[in-house]
Amino acid sequence: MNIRGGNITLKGEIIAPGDKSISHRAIMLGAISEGETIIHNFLFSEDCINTINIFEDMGVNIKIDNKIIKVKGVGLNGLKKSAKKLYVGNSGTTIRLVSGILSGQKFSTEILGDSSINRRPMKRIIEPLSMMGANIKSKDGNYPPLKILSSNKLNGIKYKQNIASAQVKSSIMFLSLYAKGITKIIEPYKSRDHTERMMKYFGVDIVQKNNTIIINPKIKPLAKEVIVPGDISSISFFIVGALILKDSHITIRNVGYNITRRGIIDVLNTMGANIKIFNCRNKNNEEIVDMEVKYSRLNGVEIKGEVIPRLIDEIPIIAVAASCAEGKTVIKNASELKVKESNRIFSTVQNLSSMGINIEETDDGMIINGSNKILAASLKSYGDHRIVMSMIIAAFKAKGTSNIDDINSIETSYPDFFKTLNKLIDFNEFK
Ligand SMILES: O=C(O)C1=C[C@@H](OP(=O)(O)O)[C@@H](O)[C@H](O)C1
Ligand SMILES: C=C(OP(=O)(O)O)C(=O)O
Repeated sequence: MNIRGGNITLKGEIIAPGDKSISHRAIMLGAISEGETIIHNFLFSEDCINTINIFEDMGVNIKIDNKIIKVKGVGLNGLKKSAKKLYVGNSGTTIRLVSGILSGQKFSTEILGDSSINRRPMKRIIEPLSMMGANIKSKDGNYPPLKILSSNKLNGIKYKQNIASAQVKSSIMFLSLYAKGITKIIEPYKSRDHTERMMKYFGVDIVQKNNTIIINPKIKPLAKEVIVPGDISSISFFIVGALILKDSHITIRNVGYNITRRGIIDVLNTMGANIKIFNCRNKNNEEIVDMEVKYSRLNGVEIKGEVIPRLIDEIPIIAVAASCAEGKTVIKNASELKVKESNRIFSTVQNLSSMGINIEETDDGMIINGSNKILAASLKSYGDHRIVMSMIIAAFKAKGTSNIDDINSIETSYPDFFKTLNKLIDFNEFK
């Protein structure tokens, strides 16, 4: 795709699409609950559709009527062995969380995904799930496909995670519902806590205190009505776009504002962003807000430590903001980015340096020397949706015509990206 940048202003009002993490969890928890779970504002992206397919393959009745999903929960022990292997596509969240559920079943399953999934580490879930009694075979002890064999003795554990990963935490939490006794999980830093909030909402006995989660499996999850908040990760492309593109002024409605997800707003505020938050409300244990974002002069910043898991998926687009800021931005403690859909440190640095930005890859992050000069370039997708959308915004800022080799991966998390963009500009004018 070609993009003619350099003269673009974003103006208007948009609505955030349903949150990907919460959409996955609503299907998973709905499937193993007692009763019918109704889901509004579900994200119909490739990743979340794969989660639906997997539970249908295991005999769960999932009806979609006018974009509202009805999941007929089968209870903890009502899933059936699938006739075929379970396919997660590109979704790390699906394979890791569903593995927790599958480890609790009385049947064996094989679960696999696309070539990118086959490069993503699974030892991080295999280790704690095995400590609980699960029996999982993998390629080289770390990679999919995973064979999850039935196990008849599952126990709760006390587990101290060495990485702050919501996927690892949630995988353990799902299996804890099948285990005997209490499970206690301690995180180094707090990662997104949607599983905790949703399980609590579904009635599970779960206590969250600082970075510790304690689950007592004695109360089974009961079906609920879930209204999925908007995805702050998806909307972050438009937030940064409005901040760096001259004279922009946008309003975004229905943005999920869970504290474990809004690290990007904290960082952008420190950089000097003009972002106004209003209409704060709460739906099924999750905060939702509206926001107004205006073109701003940004300054460089240091990003490290506890905020990293709270903005992990936003680092490529934050790097675009930092490229247009004044001064130096240093991003540390972000080596998790190396094991996402692409090595996001490498793919971000490669693309932005081809745009003339003075940017350097480090062991666990990057150093960006911001400048007002960002040049049109030939950009690579690396098959990674977050990289593609970040680079589209960078190309808007650059004078001249940039090219992005492949935009298909956008379907993974934000199928309506261009539709939403067209509410802010007439994109045809700039293609
Ligand atoms: O639990 C989730 O829904 C997610 C957790 C994060 O992954 P990690 O747990 O691997 O950090 C994040 O990068 C991913 O996009 C979604
Ligand atoms: C890393 C991501 O997702 P997943 O781990 O589910 O593939 C993402 O959406 O940026």
